[in-house]
This record gives sequence, structure tokens and C-alpha cells, in this order.
Amino acid sequence: MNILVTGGTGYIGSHTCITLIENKMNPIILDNLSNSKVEVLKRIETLTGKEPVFYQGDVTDPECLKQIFTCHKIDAVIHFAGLKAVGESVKMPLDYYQTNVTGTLTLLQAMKNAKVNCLLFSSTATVYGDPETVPLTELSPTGNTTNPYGSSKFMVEKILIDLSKTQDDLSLVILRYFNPVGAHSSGLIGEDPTGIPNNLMPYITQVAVGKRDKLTVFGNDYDTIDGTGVRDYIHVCDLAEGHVAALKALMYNKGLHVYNLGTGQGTSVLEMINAFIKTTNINIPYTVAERRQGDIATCFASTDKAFKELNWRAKRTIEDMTRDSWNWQSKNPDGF
Ligand SMILES: NC(=O)c1ccc[n+]([C@@H]2O[C@H](COP(=O)([O-])OP(=O)(O)OC[C@H]3O[C@@H](n4cnc5c(N)ncnc54)[C@H](O)[C@@H]3O)[C@@H](O)[C@H]2O)c1
Ligand SMILES: O=c1ccn([C@@H]2O[C@H](COP(=O)(O)OP(=O)(O)O[C@H]3O[C@H](CO)[C@H](O)[C@H](O)[C@H]3O)[C@@H](O)[C@H]2O)c(=O)[nH]1
Repeated sequence: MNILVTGGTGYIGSHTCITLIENKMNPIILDNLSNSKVEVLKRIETLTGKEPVFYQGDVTDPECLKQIFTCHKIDAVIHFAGLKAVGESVKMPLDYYQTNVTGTLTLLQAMKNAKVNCLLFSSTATVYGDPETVPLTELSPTGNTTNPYGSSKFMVEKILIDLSKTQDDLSLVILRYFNPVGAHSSGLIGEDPTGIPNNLMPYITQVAVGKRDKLTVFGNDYDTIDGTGVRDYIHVCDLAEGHVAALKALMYNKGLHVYNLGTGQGTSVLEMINAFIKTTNINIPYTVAERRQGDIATCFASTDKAFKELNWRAKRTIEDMTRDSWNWQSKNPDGF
């Protein structure tokens, strides 16, 4: 099976390509390398014995997509390509809507022209906004997004819902990721943020490796176990396996399907810092500052639907996440 993986040289995409190959599927990558490096391809080859076919191009470019769909018989598309930094999206809303919304529309049109009917779309728990109750089920209210990034993902979800009503031969899958962390256990691929990391785990590992002095904990006055924000961290390899489970279950199962991909487990910032110290024996100095604008107190998933319908459940622990994140960072202090 040929799977077009947009954004396939990125963090989640590269791990998913490995899992696809391990499951005898053939990833074909389209990426413009705006937030990833081409070196990842050789590392995928080292790990799997197979270097994916790679197109350097833009998902907003209809000609590029047409070329790929003409050259390969694509069975399904996993659409990771997108911009993902919440703060940046507030400053550059047009870029975010252009890449995330127009990019998806261009892809959907190209799929229609090529008669490709199956799409897995990378959405986010951010579409739930600030939840009234947790755990979040797929039926929890959505749309109360607070920044252009979240809104762009919510808009695409709406587009997919509308599209699913027009054609009954489509299989459209919305996967709402919680907080992906960790890296391949080999330490050969992992998250490679440019500049100062926005997210907690890469920040912690950069402090541990000596690239940053200390972590700033954004707020310790939330109504949570220790006052710091609680999130549902999921190992990126579990996430990758979730995509393959969704493909296997839904490729020929028509309609629109929505799944949370999380662990169901909430972990606070301080719990994560302590888990990292325990696993690695490296101290993480931190100071507490004001809450970060737009942050919420608590967010974690109900995982029942994915387990029931995809027979998938995250297996890896917080210890696995901290160990593998550190293994990647310590072996690649400057990324790829
Ligand atoms: N990492 C997270 O915390 C998280 C959480 C929820 C959802 N998501 C979503 O999952 C997807 C993958 O995230 P990631 O963490 O792997 O990000 P990433 O930045 O590592 O990967 C995205 C890839 O898309 C590529 N890309 C960006 N714009 C493109 C364009 N116009 N044309 C072609 N390629 C383009 C980038 O070069 C990059 O390789 C994104 O859509 C993101 O919004 C990520
Ligand atoms: O330097 C930091 C970075 C983060 N945090 C805290 O750590 C927790 C997690 O923050 P992240 O930035 O790692 O993750 P978010 O939950 O804010 O957001 C991430 O997960 C969301 C889904 O749940 C969206 O996908 C979003 O795009 C993605 O960045 C939050 O309480 C945050 O305040 C700190 O204290 N210090």
C-alpha cells in the first residue's frame, strides 16, 4: 500500500513513516522542509532498511500534488504538513490559515481529482479549548479556540465534516493528538525544534544538555494537584502506532471518524520535571513565573473510543517518554 505522508520528515511524520514501513506499507513523503531536515530520510533507512520516496514541495501547490498522484497509485493520505506554533500563529495568522487551511483544501481537491478516498488528518486537543470537564471525549464541545493555530485546525475539521456529507465513498479520519513527546528508542530520530522550544519536554531536555540555564514553569496557581498545568503526554511512537491502527481499521470503512490519541493520564509540569530527574539523574533548575497567556489548567483524553474501534491504546509510560526524549537529545545536542 502506498501512503502519501505530507509533513513526513517532521517530528510525528518521521516516526509514523517508520511504523508504516514496519507494517509493510510504503510511505511517500511530501514536505517543504520548512521545519525539518532531509537527513531524517537516511536515518529512517538505517532503522528500517528502506528510504522513503521523497518530494520536496509544498502542500499548497496543486501541480506538485498532481505530479505525485500521477506518478504513484496512492491508497491513502496522512496529512501532517502544517504550521504548529501557537504563539507564532497569533503574529502570523495569514501564514497559518494559508498553510493549514488552504493547504488542506488543495490536498483534498488533488485527492478528489486522483480518486483517492482515504485521509487521516492531524488535529489537536486544542480544538476543545478550555474544557469544562475531563476526561475529554470525542463528543466534548469544540470550537472555542483561542488562537489562529487552533482555529485553523477546527476549520479543517468543519471542512472534513461538510465534505463527508457530499460523497459516501470517502473515509475521513480526524485524529486529535494530546501532547506528543519522546523519540524513537534508537535515539536516531526525535523532535528538533528551531530556536527556543515552545513545548515543555524539549525545553527540559535542552536545560539538561546545557543549552538553556533553567526552565520557566508557567504558573503554579492552577486548580491542579500541585498548581501547575496538567496535560496528557503521549509517546510519539504510540502516536505513530495509532495512525497505523486507524489506517488498518478505517481505510475501507467509509464516513467521518474522530478519535482522541492520548493516554488518558494527566501529568503536571512538576510531575514531569521530577520524572525526568528520576529517569536521568540530571537536575532541572526551574523558576516559577506568571501563567502563559492562553494556557489552560487541565487537559486529558478519554481513550475508550480509540480502544474500542481501533483496538489501539498507548503502551508507553512517562518513564519511557523521559528516557527516550533524553536519549535523543543527549545523542543529538544540536538536532539533526
Ligand atoms: N507536536 C505537537 O505538539 C502536535 C500536537 C497536535 C497536533 N499536531 C499536528 O501534527 C502535525 C505534525 O506535527 P509535528 O509535531 O510533527 O510538526 P513538525 O513541524 O515537526 O512537522 C510538520 C512538517 O510539515 C512540513 N510543512 C510545513 N508546512 C508545509 C507545507 N506548506 N508544505 C509541505 N510541508 C510543510 C514541515 O517542514 C514539517 O516537516 C501538524 O499538523 C501539527 O499541527 C502536533
Ligand atoms: O517552558 C515551558 C513550556 C511549557 N510549560 C507548561 O507545560 C505544559 C505543557 O505545555 P506545552 O507547551 O508543552 O503544550 P501545550 O499543552 O501548551 O500545547 C501543545 O499541545 C496541545 C494539545 O494538547 C496543542 O497541540 C499545542 O499545539 C501544543 O503546543 C503547560 O502547562 C505549560 O504551561 C512550562 O511550564 N514551561
